[in-house]
Amino acid sequence: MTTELTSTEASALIPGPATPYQGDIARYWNAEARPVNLRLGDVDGLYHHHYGIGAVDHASLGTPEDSEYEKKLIAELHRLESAQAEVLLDHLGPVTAADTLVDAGCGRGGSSVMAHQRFGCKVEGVTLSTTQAEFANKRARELGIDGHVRARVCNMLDTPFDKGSVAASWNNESSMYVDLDDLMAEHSRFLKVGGRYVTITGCWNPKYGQPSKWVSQINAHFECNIHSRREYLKAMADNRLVPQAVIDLTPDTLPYWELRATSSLVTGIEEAFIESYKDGSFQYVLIAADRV
Ligand SMILES: C[S@@+](CC[C@H](N)C(=O)[O-])C[C@H]1O[C@@H](n2cnc3c(N)ncnc32)[C@H](O)[C@@H]1O
Ligand SMILES: CC(C)=CCC/C(C)=C/COP(=O)(O)OP(=O)(O)O
Ligand SMILES: [Mg+2]
Repeated sequence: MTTELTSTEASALIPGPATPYQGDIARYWNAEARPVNLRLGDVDGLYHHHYGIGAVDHASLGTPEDSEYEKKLIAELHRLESAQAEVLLDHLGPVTAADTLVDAGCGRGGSSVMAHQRFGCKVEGVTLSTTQAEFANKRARELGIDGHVRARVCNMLDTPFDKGSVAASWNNESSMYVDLDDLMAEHSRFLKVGGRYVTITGCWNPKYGQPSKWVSQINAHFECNIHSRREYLKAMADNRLVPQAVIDLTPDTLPYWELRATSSLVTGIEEAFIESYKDGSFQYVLIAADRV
C-alpha cells in the first residue's frame, strides 16, 4: 500500500545542507522577500532572481509626473529581466519536447517556466531554499505545467540526475555560491555528450587585477563569492565543457541598472553594480559550452 506523505514528512526526508555555508544560503533565500523581486514577478507571474539586459524603452515609460509611471517602470524592469532569460534560452541549442533540462539554482522558477513554454520539455530545478522550491512548484501547479516543471531542494553539486541524462543545463546567476570545479564536474556528469551548458553570471575581470571594492561589496551584500572570468574558463576546460560562445553582456545590462537606480524599489546595491561595470573590474557574461 502506498500513502501520500504530508509536507512535514516530505521535508524531513530532505537531507540537511552539505556545509554550514549552504545552510546560510538556504536561510538567506528562505527569508528573501524583496519588493524589487516580488512586485516585478507580479507583473505576469514569472518570478526572477536575476538582472535585466537590453535597451530601455523610454517611450513606454512616459514622464515621472505620470500617475502610472512607477507601475510602468516596474513593468519595464521586469521586461528586461525576462529578456535576459530569453537570451540564455537562445543559447541552449536545439531542445525538443522529449528532453529534460536542469535549472541549477532555480530560485522561484521563472527561467524554468520560460524554458518549458518555449520548448515543451521537462525542466528540473534545484535550489537550497525550501521556500523557493515550494513557491516554484505552486506556480507550476497554477499554470497547469507541474507535470513538466518541478523544483526541489537539492545541492546542485550533488544531484540525483543520471549520468548523461540531460540535454541542456544552466546556471542563471547562481554559480557564485559554489566551487566552480565541483559545479562543472556535476554538469558534465549529468549532461549528454553533445549537450549544452549555459551560464549567465557576474565575474571579476582579471584585467583589473584583483576583485575591486565594489565586487567585495556585492559579495558581502549577497553572501556570495564572485569568481573571475578566468576561473570559469578553466573549470569548464577541466571538465569536458568547451566554450562555443563567450558574450560580454556588460553594456547590455547597464541600462537596466541605471533605470533601477531611479526607482522606489532600490535596495542599495545599485551603485556597486554600476560603478564596477563602469570601471571594468566586473563583467556580466554569458558562456555557452558544449559537453564533449
Ligand atoms: C540569485 S538566485 C538565482 C535564481 C534563478 N536562477 C533565477 O535566475 O531567477 C541564486 C539561487 O542559487 C541557489 N543556490 C545557491 N547555492 C546552491 C547550491 N549549492 N545548490 C542549489 N542551489 C543553490 C539559491 O538557492 C538561489 O535559488
Ligand atoms: C550578478 C551577480 C553577482 C549576482 C549575484 C546573485 C544574485 C543575488 C542575483 C540576483 O538576485 P535577486 O534578483 O534576488 O537580487 P535583487 O534583490 O538585487 O534584485
Ligand atoms: Mg532581482
